[in-house]
Amino acid sequence: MSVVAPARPAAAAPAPSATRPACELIVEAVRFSYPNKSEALAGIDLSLRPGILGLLGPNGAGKSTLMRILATLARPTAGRVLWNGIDVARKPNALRASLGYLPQDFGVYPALTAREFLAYLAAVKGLSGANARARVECCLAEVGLGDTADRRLGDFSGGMRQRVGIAQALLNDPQLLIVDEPTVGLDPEERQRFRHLITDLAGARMIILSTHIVSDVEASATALAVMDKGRLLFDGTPGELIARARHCTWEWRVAESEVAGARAAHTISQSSRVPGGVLLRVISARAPAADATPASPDLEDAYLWLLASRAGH
Ligand SMILES: Nc1ncnc2c1ncn2[C@@H]1O[C@H](COP(=O)(O)OP(=O)(O)OP(=O)(O)O)[C@@H](O)[C@H]1O
Repeated sequence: MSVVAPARPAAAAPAPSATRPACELIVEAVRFSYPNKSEALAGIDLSLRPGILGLLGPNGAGKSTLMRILATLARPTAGRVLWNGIDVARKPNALRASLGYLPQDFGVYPALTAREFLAYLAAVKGLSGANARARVECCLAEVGLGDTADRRLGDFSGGMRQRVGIAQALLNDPQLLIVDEPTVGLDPEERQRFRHLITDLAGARMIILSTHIVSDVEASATALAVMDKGRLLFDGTPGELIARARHCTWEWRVAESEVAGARAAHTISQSSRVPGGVLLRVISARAPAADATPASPDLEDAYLWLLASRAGH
């Protein structure tokens, strides 16, 4: 596994601040094509302020491509990104000095301890001396690894390694924290712990968390953007997305032998065994059957409804 070198800030990172200036990230008509001509982003507009943005979308939606552009690792083919009014393509250092990034393929040196690894990355980021040591200790504590900091990373669980990934992203006390698919491969308990950590870190920061798992952002996101095939399908609050899916969620009890047919004919968000059959949650503009009853949508239902509407179901 390789270590992804974080973007080096223009100058030494700022001292941690209790009060931060307001920050704003604007994404304007951003398009991106890979050299093989595949268009990964087909015109994205977003306006972000402090809080947690949940960036949802199925595999291949373009989330990682957008994250890499926001992390200044790729330039848009067209359109622009403005950080506090400054065009990031022209002056990337303004954003880099305020940026923490946990990429999807974050790797660690297994032979190093967490403390050694963070000290190494602090040096890569331009921190030195007492400031670097203080930031390493502060970040270890922030992610709950203070007691295990002298254990080798090779002995860490997946969840602990992801927390090291967050710690390295926090070294320069960033205003913008970008976290790409952080819960892939984590067990349910680690996943839950990681979600709490992200919530705790928000404060005055701007956090962008990309995922294809709705429950990763359900409890924490203050804003939600849903992407599919390089386009933005939704930009608003979780509550607004749920409201859009009102009247489109149904509970329908079927016999076990009917489940396969129901799945083929409808979008099913959940199923559970109940006495005498299986209770399905069906996402549909119309009742799937006369005996189906309306249900209140949750975020998972609303997300599936959005993707299904897009597909013309
Ligand atoms: N290096 C690359 N070269 C060519 N095409 C690419 C490359 N990386 C991604 N793509 C394509 O760009 C599109 C968007 O991919 P991207 O990885 O940004 O999506 P994603 O939403 O992050 O999905 P995933 O969760 O699977 O990573 C996909 O069609 C993908 O195949």
